[in-house]
Amino acid sequence: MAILSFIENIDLLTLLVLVSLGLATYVAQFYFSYFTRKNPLPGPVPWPIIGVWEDDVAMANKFQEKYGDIWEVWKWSERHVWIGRADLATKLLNPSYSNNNFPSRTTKNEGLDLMDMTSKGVVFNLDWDSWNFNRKCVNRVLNSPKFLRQSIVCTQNLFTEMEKYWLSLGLDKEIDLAKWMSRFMMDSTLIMMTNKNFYALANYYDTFSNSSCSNHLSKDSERFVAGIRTHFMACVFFKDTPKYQRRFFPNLRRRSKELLEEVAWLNREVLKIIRERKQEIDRTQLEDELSSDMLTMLLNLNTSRDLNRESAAKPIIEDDIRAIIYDIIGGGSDTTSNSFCYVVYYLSHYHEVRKVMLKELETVLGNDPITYEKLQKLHYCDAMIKEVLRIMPTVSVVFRVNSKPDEIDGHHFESSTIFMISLPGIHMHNAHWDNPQKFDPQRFMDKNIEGNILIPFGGGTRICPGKQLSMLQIKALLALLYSKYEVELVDMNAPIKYCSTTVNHCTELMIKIRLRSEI
Ligand code: HEM
Repeated sequence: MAILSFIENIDLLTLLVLVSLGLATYVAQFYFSYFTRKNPLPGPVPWPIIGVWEDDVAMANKFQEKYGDIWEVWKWSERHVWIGRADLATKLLNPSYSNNNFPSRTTKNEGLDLMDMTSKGVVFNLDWDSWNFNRKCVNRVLNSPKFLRQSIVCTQNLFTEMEKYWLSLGLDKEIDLAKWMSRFMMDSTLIMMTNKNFYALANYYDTFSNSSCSNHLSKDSERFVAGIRTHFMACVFFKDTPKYQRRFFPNLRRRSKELLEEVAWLNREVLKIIRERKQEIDRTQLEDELSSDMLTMLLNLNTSRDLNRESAAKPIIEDDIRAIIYDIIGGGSDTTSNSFCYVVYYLSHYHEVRKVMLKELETVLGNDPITYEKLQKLHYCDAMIKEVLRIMPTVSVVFRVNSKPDEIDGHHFESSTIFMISLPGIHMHNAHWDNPQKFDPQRFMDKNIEGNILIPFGGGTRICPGKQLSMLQIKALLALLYSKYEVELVDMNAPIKYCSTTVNHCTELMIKIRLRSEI
């Protein structure tokens, strides 16, 4: 009662004094805890509640220069430990399954739980045994020569389709390669995954052309592709937006609801595709060959059709397949399309490198069709792509979380510490590279690179399972584009345009192409 009557009789000035006192106490307590925290590392001093406001991926190089190769950044109330030198990342990139203290890339996350991502699939799966089983299945399919061969055929077919659109728009037109490649890789990944075309390229072409080439195609495909993009946005939103903000800020509450509805719709659509394919497989005779798309291959693993079946292993369940579909589309489409754009950008600026690459394409491929075996012989292309991904890594940070307390470089870390490995930090470190700023593919020719000094695909147990596939796809695209066309940037003086986040998105790459035969 006394408190109530005090509140009723309070005047504005007293209220302001009390609020200010409350805030001052909170801030004093916050900084007291911060400056007396256990096992401190150097790093920018955080603001109360929000932590460090700057985008830490964009700031990583600046922070590394200022604070050294291991530093900490606070986001909201979460501590992120950043690492920018390969030897400090050794434990984090441990290749062992059985003895690994850094098994996952996120802490327990209520937002990702809501999306049903933390116990399914691979990318956000926190259940180590479930991840291990799913990961073995993904590795078996993605690295099988049958699947890789099919992926090259798919790349060739889609390139022919894209070329047809470019020719119809006219070769005098400027092409925004970033936008075309984003649609190209979306189509390519969905076809390789499901053996179904969702016409992202055709729909993009329609935005330029009066003669709608896809008006006979189902609008459902457009909705599906949009749904996939929304799913990725939802992952980022639910992973990074704390629960209380999603509950109490009306706009965030509305956004959560919309995203969850869209994700539920997409889940139903994807499950429909999985079930239809399962029925098709059941209707096919055992001796008849099935298609080499990832969905069919995943559904067949550890069944009576699987010749390499491990005796005790069970088939993979449909909810895990659904999550893997998202993981593969999310992990495989934008990464490869952006990487290809960065390769084209560097080739346009380094004419000597382009000349050596063209020579290699001519010698190894000649006028023959592109094959899996021949693409593996493109050693200079391989070195050149590695050098582009060293200087311009498409993924700029790799995450890890420790399951037990651990020590790195004499610093103690409690369990569930979030570690961020800075790829630009390692790729440009003077301790690992001679003249790191120099673009020089030769540094990878006939040389083994040891330690984790080149990690565009991450490392250890959770290394990217699509590494082989994406290198083959980029080489196939280089062969298809450069053997027929001369490629030029529209503005040679413009710096590369990209938006720096965990994945560096190429926002625009304007090129002009001319037929080599007409030069
Ligand atoms: C140039 C293209 C690509 C780049 C630069 C790239 C890069 C990466 C990186 C840095 C990681 C994190 C690895 C780690 O934590 O150590 C990763 C994970 C992953 N990538 Fe890729 N990737 C590419 C292409 C692909 C493709 C084509 C696919 C699939 C078709 C794919 C599927 C995945 C998956 C599923 C994971 C999660 C693996 C796990 O958690 O076990 N990626 N990728």
